[in-house]
Amino acid sequence: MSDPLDPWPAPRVHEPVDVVVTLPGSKSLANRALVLAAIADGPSVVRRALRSRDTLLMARGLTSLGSDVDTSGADWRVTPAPFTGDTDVDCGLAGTVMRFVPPIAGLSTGTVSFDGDPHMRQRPIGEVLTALLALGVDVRDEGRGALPFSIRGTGSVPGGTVVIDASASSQFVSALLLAGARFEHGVDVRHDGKPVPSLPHIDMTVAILREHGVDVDDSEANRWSVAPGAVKAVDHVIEPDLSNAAPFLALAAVSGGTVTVRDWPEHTTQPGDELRSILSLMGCTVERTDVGLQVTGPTRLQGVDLDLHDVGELTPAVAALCTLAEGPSHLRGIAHIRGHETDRITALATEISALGAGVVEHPDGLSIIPAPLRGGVWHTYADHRMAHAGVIIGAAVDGVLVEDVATTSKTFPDFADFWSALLP
Ligand SMILES: O=C(O)C1=C[C@@H](OP(=O)(O)O)[C@@H](O)[C@H](O)C1
Ligand SMILES: C=C(OP(=O)(O)O)C(=O)O
Repeated sequence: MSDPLDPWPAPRVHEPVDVVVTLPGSKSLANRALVLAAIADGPSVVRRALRSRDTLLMARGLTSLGSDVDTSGADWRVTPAPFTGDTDVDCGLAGTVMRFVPPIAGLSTGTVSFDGDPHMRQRPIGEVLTALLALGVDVRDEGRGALPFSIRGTGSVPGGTVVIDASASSQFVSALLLAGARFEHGVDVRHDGKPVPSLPHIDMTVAILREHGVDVDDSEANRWSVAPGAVKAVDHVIEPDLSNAAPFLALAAVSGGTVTVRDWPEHTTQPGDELRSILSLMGCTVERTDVGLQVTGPTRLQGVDLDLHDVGELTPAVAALCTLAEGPSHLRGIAHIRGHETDRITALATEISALGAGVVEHPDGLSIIPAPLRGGVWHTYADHRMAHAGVIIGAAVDGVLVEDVATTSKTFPDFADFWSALLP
């Protein structure tokens, strides 16, 4: 039976909001912490773990390899054990599961088969599979360089030096680095190709590896080298997801009100931290307070010209704000987001223009020319961040209906209820 609330009428905001929000944990930090916990030298705890589709898929994947991952409470206890036995891993639509789990599956003594949602078979992974073959892992992928594929583990991975083209996703590099210490010769990853996107996410990988006592050399551009050795068991407290803060801070921007995100970290590798400067450029007032990060919206939002290459996952929310701004905007450097949960450039261009704004789609970005907007169905293409973009526009425009808002469960539990409760 179809859900009578799909498409979901996005709540309108009629007056400036004034709210403080506590956001769930970061998907990127949680899934890195879980992978390292599973290959560590003892049990550990991932505190304030994010309970969402992507992290539960990761927990299930690691459990099926052989780890014990107890997800029953708010803090998840991981007890590593040798990876044995044949098993299947469901990647859903989680890039972190599809890219981070295969390299550690090489350490198994069984055959590990990977598949996921229909669109996951289109998302890029071939460079990781080719790299694993070169590092001594037996990979079977029907020659497509995509899901479905399987890894026939032998209990160890020789490792060594490998050259990849990581211009389609930083996760290719992160995946090899996360497993590398457990390879016999470690791993030395060199990138050859157009610039690697989302570099803060590689910095995040390097930082968490070092917290686990792993020796990583990232002193040279486009080269990362991980020495072989133990991965120390370390407890983590997961920071709030700063990329998922985007729709909430955007609510301050569109209503001219104030939103504070509690516990915004002082220092972080999360790319969402870049929202501080993006929102300032758009005319918001951004301050740190004792509580967290406080954003107050302007009377009029300004258009921006931004290269989002390093922070591509912020594009849908930023594009939504650009649609509501006073002047045109240009978002550049983001060809790689065509390989995200959907082709985000085409999806945004299609949905924004359907509501009446002018949009020019470029191979690596979008130009957005604001115009009076009308309501209509906002399609989300199974993409959580497309849903965020729809609710931001829907807060400012009558009659926006967000299709499949439940797709936000990829990284945020009960997003729609949480969002509705904030609007006065
Ligand atoms: O490593 C990670 O946790 C991520 C890296 C980035 O991927 P890309 O480099 O494919 O953009 C980012 O967009 C994604 O949301 C999360
Ligand atoms: C690109 C994203 O996710 P994934 O980890 O599935 O690549 C995202 O969350 O914006």
